[in-house]
Amino acid sequence: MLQVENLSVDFRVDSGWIRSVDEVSFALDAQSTLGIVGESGSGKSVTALSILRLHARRNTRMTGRIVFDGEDLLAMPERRLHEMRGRDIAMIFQDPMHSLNPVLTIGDQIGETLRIHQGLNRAAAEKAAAGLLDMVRIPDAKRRVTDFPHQLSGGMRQRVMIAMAIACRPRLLIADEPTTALDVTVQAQILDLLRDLREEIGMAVILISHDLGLVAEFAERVLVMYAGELVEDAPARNIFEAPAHPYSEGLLKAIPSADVDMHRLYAIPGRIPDPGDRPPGCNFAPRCALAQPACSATPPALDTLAPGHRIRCPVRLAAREPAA
Ligand SMILES: Nc1ncnc2c1ncn2[C@@H]1O[C@H](COP(=O)(O)OP(=O)(O)OP(=O)(O)O)[C@@H](O)[C@H]1O
Repeated sequence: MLQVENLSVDFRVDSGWIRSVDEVSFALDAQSTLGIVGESGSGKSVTALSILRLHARRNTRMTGRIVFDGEDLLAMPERRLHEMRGRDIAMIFQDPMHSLNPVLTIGDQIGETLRIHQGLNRAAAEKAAAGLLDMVRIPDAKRRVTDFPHQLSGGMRQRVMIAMAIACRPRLLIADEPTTALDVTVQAQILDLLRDLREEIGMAVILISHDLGLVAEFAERVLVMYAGELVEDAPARNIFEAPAHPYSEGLLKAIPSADVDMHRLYAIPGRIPDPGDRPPGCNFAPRCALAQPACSATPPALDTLAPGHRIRCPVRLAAREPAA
């Protein structure tokens, strides 16, 4: 359903252009789940925003192709893409308070989406809004449609955002850190809800998070990004049980668990390089325990480790089992 081919995104900054996302390619089947994980600054959000072409046009250069149902979203006229946003592809973000209008009731806000995309009149839109609140399991939905955003908890506000996102039954929902601002119990409830809605609506979901544990539990396939590049693309089970890229290994080790002393949590040493200050060879080499001299000399390519499993690490690729 979605094919991202060699997507690169450059932003104009004071010193010139910087590359934020570098030649990223991946594919997503209809009704499937994909997770994108990486530390802050790895390029996850920029990749996701590119799918809906939500970057400010004046300061952004995008190359490659993003093919959705056979059409290249990057080449499509703005008007056509505008129709597709929210209807075919919807997105939710980390902070629902900033995405909701504080002076409109939640019923009005959900209703507006329905009026725009489905041409419903006010009464029909209000009725449908209550139905959607029900669908995202907001108790007492009929009464809640007249609430303003500040009358709801953070978790409930995120449910409202999800209700707006699914109003037109999109084929793809992109959720960018949808639970980061919520406490752990509410996080789990929201992910459960996304899982159920995916089945009910039959949509595909891309979940973006810095939390590998969360992403690997939710998604069938996981992309690990580092410094604007894809460094591993594998079924979630592989990433969780036997990650192949040293960076993915580090992310996995850094997941807090109940039996680990919080004062001795593992953190990958060093920090992610800024886009304008990347090393000449492998971006991860300065932080990598496996790095060899060649790693700092030549940028490694993303290559197949096993069927359906790609990594960008020549050291690990060299150690792979020879094909039978
Ligand atoms: N509009 C912009 N102009 C210039 N640089 C940008 C812009 N948007 C993002 N960047 C840079 O691109 C890189 C990738 O950012 P991105 O937001 O995709 O990271 P991320 O992995 O989603 O991290 P986070 O979880 O913090 O959002 C960062 O170095 C960021 O500073």
